[in-house]
Amino acid sequence: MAAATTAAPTTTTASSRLLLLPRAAATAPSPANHHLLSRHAAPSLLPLRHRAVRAVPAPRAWPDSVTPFNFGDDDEDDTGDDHPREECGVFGVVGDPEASSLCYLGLQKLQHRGEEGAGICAAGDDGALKSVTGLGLVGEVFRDKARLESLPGHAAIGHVRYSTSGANEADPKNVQPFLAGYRFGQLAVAHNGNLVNYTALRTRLETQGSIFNNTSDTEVILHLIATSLSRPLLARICDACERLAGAYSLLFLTADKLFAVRDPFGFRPLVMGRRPNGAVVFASETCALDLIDAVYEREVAPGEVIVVDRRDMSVSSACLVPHRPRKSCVFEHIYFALPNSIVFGHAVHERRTAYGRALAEESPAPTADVVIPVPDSGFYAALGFAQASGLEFQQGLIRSHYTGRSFIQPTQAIRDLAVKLKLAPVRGVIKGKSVVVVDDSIVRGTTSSKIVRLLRDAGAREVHMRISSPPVVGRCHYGIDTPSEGELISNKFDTEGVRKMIGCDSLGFLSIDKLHSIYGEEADELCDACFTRNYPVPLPEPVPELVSAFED
Ligand SMILES: O=P(O)(O)OC[C@H]1O[C@H](OP(=O)(O)OP(=O)(O)O)[C@H](O)[C@@H]1O
Ligand SMILES: NC(=O)CC[C@H](N)C(=O)O
Ligand code: SF4
Ligand SMILES: [Mg+2]
Repeated sequence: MAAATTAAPTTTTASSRLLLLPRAAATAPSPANHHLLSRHAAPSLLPLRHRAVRAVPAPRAWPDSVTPFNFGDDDEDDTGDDHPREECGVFGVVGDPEASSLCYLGLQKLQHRGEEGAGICAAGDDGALKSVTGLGLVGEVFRDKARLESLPGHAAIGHVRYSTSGANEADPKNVQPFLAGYRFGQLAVAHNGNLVNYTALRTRLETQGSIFNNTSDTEVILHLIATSLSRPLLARICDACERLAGAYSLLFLTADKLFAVRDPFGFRPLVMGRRPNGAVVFASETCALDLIDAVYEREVAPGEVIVVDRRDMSVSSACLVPHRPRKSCVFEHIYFALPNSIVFGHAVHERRTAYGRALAEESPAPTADVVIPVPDSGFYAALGFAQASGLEFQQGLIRSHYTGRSFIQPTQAIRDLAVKLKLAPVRGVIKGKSVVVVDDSIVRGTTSSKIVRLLRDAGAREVHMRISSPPVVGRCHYGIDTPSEGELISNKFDTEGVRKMIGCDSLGFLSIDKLHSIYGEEADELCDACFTRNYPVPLPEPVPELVSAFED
């Protein structure tokens, strides 16, 4: 099974209050500003278990910050109380009586983005937020239809998770959306991405008295909002986001509003669409919009907050923090997103086909008889390779769709078995042939070495491996759970060394220059740190241990 455990879902309820919002234009990032901010190797983030014995050197008050937009005079009532109306995937709907059911369907479409846990939080028409979260796949968490039925209302947000921070699939407390009650009512959050300054933020918050319920980086966002002195909620969200470093595509839900937020670099995707009945929909990928007949309107721009008020369905936009050079994750195009999605303004299948064509130019396989893809994510690159090289394209490996993505399985033992369970050779296509097998990436090398063995066992005369991305040498700190640098096979060996380890007759990667050439001027707008170690957001230094940390 893709997700090993399914625990009883957790249900949360409480009451909340209301805000009103101004309209402001979000400015598109200026291409002229695109540049790399830093270039250095990544230190590892502190393991969470060490956090208990670490403290920041001298806790001090944060300076007041100024958010770069103006509030209208109808932002918040004068009582100080909001009225009760308020490499993961996120999904949100506002203005549809079946919001939680649409969320359920949208999350099913985003299931490839996270298989460890899923949840939905809905805003009931009585102003109360309620959430159901649980370990496992979306269909497992909501197998009992009473769980969805317990989430009525016209607005909902949902999340599918695989962990990049905190405990892995075993901890149900880390499954989102998180729903919290604070002095202004209820607030739920769903987060795709990873915060690189989580440890420092959490240590500081704990030093100031915050109590945490789980070990996910996302929880600090709620604390930063709760402890912000700004008003209204939009300003508190902006306050909080100014303190975050790293990747975040966020959906917030209150009794009356849904806020969609994207970090200033735009690492993770987030799009907006609309259903024929006017409901506004947000999703990590457009494939989830298509399913529920929502028409794709646009991306949430990097550094933008879009606010939808479900009382009048007004849509407002504000600039979250000053724009940075855009750095969208190229790995979304290479592997993570579904090929039928539009991500960062590009059709994913079209990008992958272009990688395959470029790969055929750069690393042809002149002695080959047939090109076969490693399903599913290698499909379009293999097609492009076959088109450009004039070779026959065949389905030589059959994928079982009853297994999950091996890359995001948490342990090596399970990953090994998952590959074997997942792929089976078609002997008639392979036997006696010189085969070019095209995959999107090599990370640990688990998949490729097993595939080469499978193909040889099935009678392949020669096996030529072609990879439609450069060698992965850097760990991702922005929301994709790539392993530590020591586990990356291309960190241990050069291409010839990797070829020997995998056991193929030849091996070719798409070079970083060729990858950039596919994007032209847009290449500067991509994060490619896992291939180059050019990390757009520098990683914080480890927090030094203090004697005072041991006092308790
Ligand atoms: O070198 P490795 O550590 O084995 O990881 C790389 C493999 O993992 C991914 O596939 P995955 O099986 O996760 O998903 P997919 O079926 O969607 O391609 C990727 O497409 C490679 O095939
Ligand atoms: N892959 C992700 O986007 C994970 C989101 C969040 N950092 C978590 O660990 O739950
Ligand atoms: S490091 Fe790699 S996986 Fe992470 S955001 Fe950058 S390109 Fe994407
Ligand atoms: Mg794969």
